[in-house]
Amino acid sequence: MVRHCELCNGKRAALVRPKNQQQICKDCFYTAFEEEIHQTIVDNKLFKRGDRVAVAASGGKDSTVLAHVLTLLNKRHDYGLDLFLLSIDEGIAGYRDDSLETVKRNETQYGIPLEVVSYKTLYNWTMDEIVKEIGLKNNCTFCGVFRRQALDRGAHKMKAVKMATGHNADDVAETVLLNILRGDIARLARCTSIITGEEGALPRCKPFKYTYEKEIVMYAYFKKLDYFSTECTYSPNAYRGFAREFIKDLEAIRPQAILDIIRSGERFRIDSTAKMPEQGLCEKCGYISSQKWCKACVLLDGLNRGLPRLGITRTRGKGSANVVETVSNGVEKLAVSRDDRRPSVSAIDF
Ligand SMILES: Nc1ncnc2c1ncn2[C@@H]1O[C@H](COP(=O)(O)OP(=O)(O)OP(=O)(O)O)[C@@H](O)[C@H]1O
Repeated sequence: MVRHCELCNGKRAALVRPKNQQQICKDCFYTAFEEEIHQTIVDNKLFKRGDRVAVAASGGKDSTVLAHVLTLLNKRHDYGLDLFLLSIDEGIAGYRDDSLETVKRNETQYGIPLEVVSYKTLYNWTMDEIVKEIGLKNNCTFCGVFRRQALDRGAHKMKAVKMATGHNADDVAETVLLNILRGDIARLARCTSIITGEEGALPRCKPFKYTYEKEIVMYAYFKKLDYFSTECTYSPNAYRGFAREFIKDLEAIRPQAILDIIRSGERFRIDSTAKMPEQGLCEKCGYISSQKWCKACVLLDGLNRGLPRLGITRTRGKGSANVVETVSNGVEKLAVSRDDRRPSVSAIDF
């Protein structure tokens, strides 16, 4: 028996919508997908007319669909946005160089300019060089911290007033869970915000905050978008991977679970007596930081001194003046080296 689309009742149903199990045709899926994102943008006032917006583009499925949908909605609803693609080249041979080729093609396909900023230029280290120093275990910490700052620096350089990233509902739910598992109250408080960084750094927004990863993949597939699907060559963050698998398992039983975790995260009320980090500026590079030195400077200093583990070590050592101990300020666990009291935290953030 031919099933008709539950929305238009005319065309043949071509897919089951992962979010709500509706059987619908491709055209109704495209419309629902795009207009839900439009609604998220409007309801949350993500952009203002005339905003110059950096679309953080890795060449992967999420940011490719983001670039496609933002370009389309900007025209369809006349947002009046000045969009451009911003890519960070982490220096990972056989991975990022290939995905950057995809972004270069997207530049032509979507007709918006591309700016590429590299770790090598900013930090004088590529991820390939960092992995040679640190090994495969903690490299994601370096990459995440450096990328976050590199995106900000690239966006500032290009005079953007906002950045949009491809973080989706699965990513947000996963981060809520991780911050609970780590007891990271400060990050738990802000990880569900659809716009972050308004207090100093460049505001970042997540137009896909309520968009399911499965739907993004489906959209990219049916629309035949040009994206890069290979996983990073270096070892994935195992703890995050576990949370990801857990969420996928929950979704398989009850798709609504993803949105429910996000809503739970949104509704947490943080005890007003809990000590929160105070925002200031890094004494070394001037970048926004809640500590004396920003995380990127702490990590970079360790690399440049031939002590790459300095900024990521969390366990108490013995004896030497440079030993690292773990202390707690009640909010985040800080690894502080005894000689210079420079803290570092591991990032569970966007
Ligand atoms: N190298 C990069 N250059 C620019 N933006 C990036 C880069 N890496 C990640 N991002 C931004 O951060 C978002 C989340 O990145 P993450 O590494 O979690 O990848 P992802 O969920 O696989 O996303 P994507 O499919 O877009 O790669 C991306 O959607 C993109 O907006």
